[in-house]
Amino acid sequence: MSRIAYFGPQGTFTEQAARSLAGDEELFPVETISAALTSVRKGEADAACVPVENSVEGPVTATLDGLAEEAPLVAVAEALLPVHFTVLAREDVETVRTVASHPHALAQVRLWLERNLPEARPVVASSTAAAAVAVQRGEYDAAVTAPVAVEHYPLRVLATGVADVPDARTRFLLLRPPGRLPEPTGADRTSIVAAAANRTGALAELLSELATRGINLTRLDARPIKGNFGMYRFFIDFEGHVAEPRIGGALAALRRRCNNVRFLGSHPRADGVAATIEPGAANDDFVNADAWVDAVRKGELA
Ligand SMILES: O=C(O)C(=O)Cc1ccccc1
Repeated sequence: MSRIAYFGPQGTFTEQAARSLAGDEELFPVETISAALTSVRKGEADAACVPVENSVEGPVTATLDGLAEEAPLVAVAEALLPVHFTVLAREDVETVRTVASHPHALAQVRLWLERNLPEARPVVASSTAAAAVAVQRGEYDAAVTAPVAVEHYPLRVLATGVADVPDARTRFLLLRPPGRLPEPTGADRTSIVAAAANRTGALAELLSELATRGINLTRLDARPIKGNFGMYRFFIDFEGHVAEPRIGGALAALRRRCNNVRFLGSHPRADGVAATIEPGAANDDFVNADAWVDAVRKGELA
């Protein structure tokens, strides 16, 4: 049976996302995002489920860095979860002096904590569920967790539905070693990472290859290249699937300009939003235009 490693321990948002993406695969938790990616690279798991971005806090940097370095992995599916939190504690609210969670969770409940647990000191844990484990062990007083955590960790529920920003969402990826890609659906996302050269206009040139083909970006993040102060990698997500002529053409152009470009996958969007098609930038427009050039080359035009 195939196995999916997810960023755990049991009861994380990522477990929830992995369950929504899994078929009959067995799921198993690992302690860090990097361990989830490593378990696929080593063949201990067939796929990994990890968070990649959040509508309040932005990118999950451990995932981005982990995808840019070491053996390539490719995203084959994504899940989008609404994120609201449950606050769990060993004892009553009056006794809470420390509240632990994943940094993204703490950032999303900062106002709630100021208003409801003003005496409590926020403490960073590796995940929301790791914070619940630490509370059980008596290391901290309260944890900001995913709603499902309560099923795994028998703690007192201090609050549910906690979120400073009501419509917060986190996007998760299912990553596999390179192989057969998911079929295009018309509502797909393609991801790449590339290190633009350190010269005037280098990033603008990369982006212009997408813009001139009418390709709509959905995300752009810069991450430092470790050991190279001042140098950055750019993570670019855009609408469309590499199987489409316009996307294939854009990737070929990016590759021409930048030989370190890494393909990170083409897969259906969880929100089902169809690609924006600018006038003259539909796939048929690209196919017809290529056919016209072929005809010109063959002298077949009147
Ligand atoms: O710690 C978790 O539960 C995770 O899956 C990472 C995370 C943290 C905060 C919001 C969404 C995902």
